[in-house]
Amino acid sequence: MDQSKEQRILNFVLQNAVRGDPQSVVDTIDKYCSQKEWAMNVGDEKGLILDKILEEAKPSTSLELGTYCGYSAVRMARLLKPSARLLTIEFNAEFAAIAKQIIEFAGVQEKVKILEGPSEEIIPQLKKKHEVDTLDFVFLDHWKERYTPDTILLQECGLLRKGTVILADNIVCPGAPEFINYIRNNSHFECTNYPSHLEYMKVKDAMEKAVFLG
Ligand SMILES: Nc1ncc2ncn(CCCCCNC(=O)c3cc(-c4ccc(F)cc4)cc(O)c3O)c2n1
Ligand SMILES: [Mg+2]
Repeated sequence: MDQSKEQRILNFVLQNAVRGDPQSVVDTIDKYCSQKEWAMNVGDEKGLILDKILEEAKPSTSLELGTYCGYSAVRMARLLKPSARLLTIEFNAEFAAIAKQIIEFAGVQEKVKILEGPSEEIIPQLKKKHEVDTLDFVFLDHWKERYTPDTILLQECGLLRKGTVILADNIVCPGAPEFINYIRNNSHFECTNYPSHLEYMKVKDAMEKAVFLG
């Protein structure tokens, strides 16, 4: 059975990145996906926006929806303080297995926990099963039609607190128009748009930051 693209990305990381060096893992994935095969990692350009917003937030507890190969999980974990934790939800078992190996190779496995399953099932389990109090930072990068229902679900589950930062990828491409309409017209959120480009392409994209006001 021939390999998947995600398996090829993993192999390229294992053969070219430096074990225990998250920056080298990030750079190696960006190199593969810009020169060999496109893949839906947040990438280097939007990754710098993610870095800046994450560093400003200094989160203790972060949640990512849509792990994929673990690129953004490694990217975020490399900036977290030692005691901080990142929970990342992925429902594709093959992707979760690839991400686990990439996260371990990068040496950030102590800070990152991969939760396998659909976000709508796992979010309601975060408090009791995963000992989460409230979230300081949320990165939305899963199904674009789930951005709004999952933001509402996070609120209903009491997982947002005054100042929680939500950052959403792909506002322009593939687009999340329903989420933008919802979040910008919701007085409980303060929104900021960050124009950028689709990972590894000249196509326009953007990220949206929404701070929960309580
Ligand atoms: N509910 C739930 N819970 C948990 C989950 N875990 C995974 N999923 C499903 C997520 C499936 C992947 C989501 N990501 C994207 O679709 C995506 C696409 C593009 C893109 C593609 C083609 C183009 F031509 C242009 C742009 C670029 C991006 O940066 C993207 O992030 C879940 N769902
Ligand atoms: Mg994305």
